[in-house]
Amino acid sequence: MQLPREVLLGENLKGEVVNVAKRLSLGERALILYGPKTKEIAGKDVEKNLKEAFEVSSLIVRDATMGEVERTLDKIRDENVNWLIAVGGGSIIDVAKLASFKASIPFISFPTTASHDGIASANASIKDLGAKTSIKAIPPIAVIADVEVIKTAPYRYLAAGVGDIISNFTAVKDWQLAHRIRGEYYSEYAASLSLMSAKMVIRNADIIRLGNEDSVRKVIKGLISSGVAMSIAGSSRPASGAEHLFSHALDIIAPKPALHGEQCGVGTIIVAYLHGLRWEKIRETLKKVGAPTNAYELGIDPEYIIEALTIAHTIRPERYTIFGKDGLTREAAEKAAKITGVI
Ligand SMILES: NC(=O)C1=CN([C@@H]2O[C@H](COP(=O)(O)OP(=O)(O)OC[C@H]3O[C@@H](n4cnc5c(N)ncnc54)[C@H](OP(=O)(O)O)[C@@H]3O)[C@@H](O)[C@H]2O)C=CC1
Ligand SMILES: O=C(CO)COP(=O)(O)O
Ligand SMILES: [Zn+2]
Repeated sequence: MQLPREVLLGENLKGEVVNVAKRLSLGERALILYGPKTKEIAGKDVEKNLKEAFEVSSLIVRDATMGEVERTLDKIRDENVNWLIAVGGGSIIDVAKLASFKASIPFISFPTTASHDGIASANASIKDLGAKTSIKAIPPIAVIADVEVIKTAPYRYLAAGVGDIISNFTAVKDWQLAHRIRGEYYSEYAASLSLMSAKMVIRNADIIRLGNEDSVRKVIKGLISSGVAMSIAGSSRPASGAEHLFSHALDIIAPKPALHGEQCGVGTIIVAYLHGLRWEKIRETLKKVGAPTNAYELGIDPEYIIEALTIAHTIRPERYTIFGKDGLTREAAEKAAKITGVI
């Protein structure tokens, strides 16, 4: 199991990157990855600080695709880069994660949102030939979570982070099912850590909904623990089950998908119902933090919700979940979505 060597959570950390990179002896030549927005939000400042101590080149990454990973790898080879830093959301961090793994160089994760639990995990979710695949890579050598930066993101992103964490309840249930039915490897320790994060967001929903610095700290800690649980498991199993397959299906078929964590949160309500869990408690927490709990709030037509539920089992057939081998019938999908108030 590999884990980050340093995790910093605090304020004004855009300059601290230099000290971390020096402490960890990462080397002379750095490559900074950011998106068009995150360049302005924090990327430019981090780059400026780094340039005082390192040779730095930069790359704008637009989405988490194999093409973007290849483009990053070309830059790493052309410029003899020693280490990477990703300043952005889950997509940018995943591209850095896979590119640094393929190039055998370290990377630093500098999240600009608290919307996903890929911040510290060792697996990268990359789109290849349509669907998202989960690829084993390396965790960041350091995580630098600057609350000042993350706080600037619209509140919607923080609520999405809650959705991504709460999905651990159903992900662990699916994992246990696969362990019993398919004899799949199961780690009780990873599962417990993952569940701990999910319980924590339920307990702290009132604090989180305030959207202040304390809220950001609570959610970030949950996201990091969830990522560590995935690293311990050696796969995304503790944090990605049927609810994630539902979200990946929506990403393929919905004309305008919502945020990953928002879709996973709604998926968790439905999948908790299918598992016979207390889905009302999941919905209540999501409502409390202001995350979407239905198709209307996701901005997705109910027809796509039903279709996503019926095709989700085809996305990663090797990942056994409550959807089983054959998936939900249209009638079952419609019934589950109606009973839980999603459509
Ligand atoms: N590997 C793993 O373990 C995990 C991976 N994931 C993956 O992460 C991705 C989801 O991440 P998520 O962060 O939700 O989405 P994205 O990384 O796709 O980012 C969504 C948008 O938010 C913008 N953004 C980022 N930071 C800010 C900010 N501070 N203020 C305003 N806008 C901002 C981005 O800007 P810009 O255009 O500049 O990039 C982008 O346009 C999915 O691909 C998912 O599969 C999710 C969980 C776990
Ligand atoms: O999003 C994840 C955990 O929150 C993990 O990603 P995958 O669903 O791509 O495995
Ligand atoms: Zn997720």
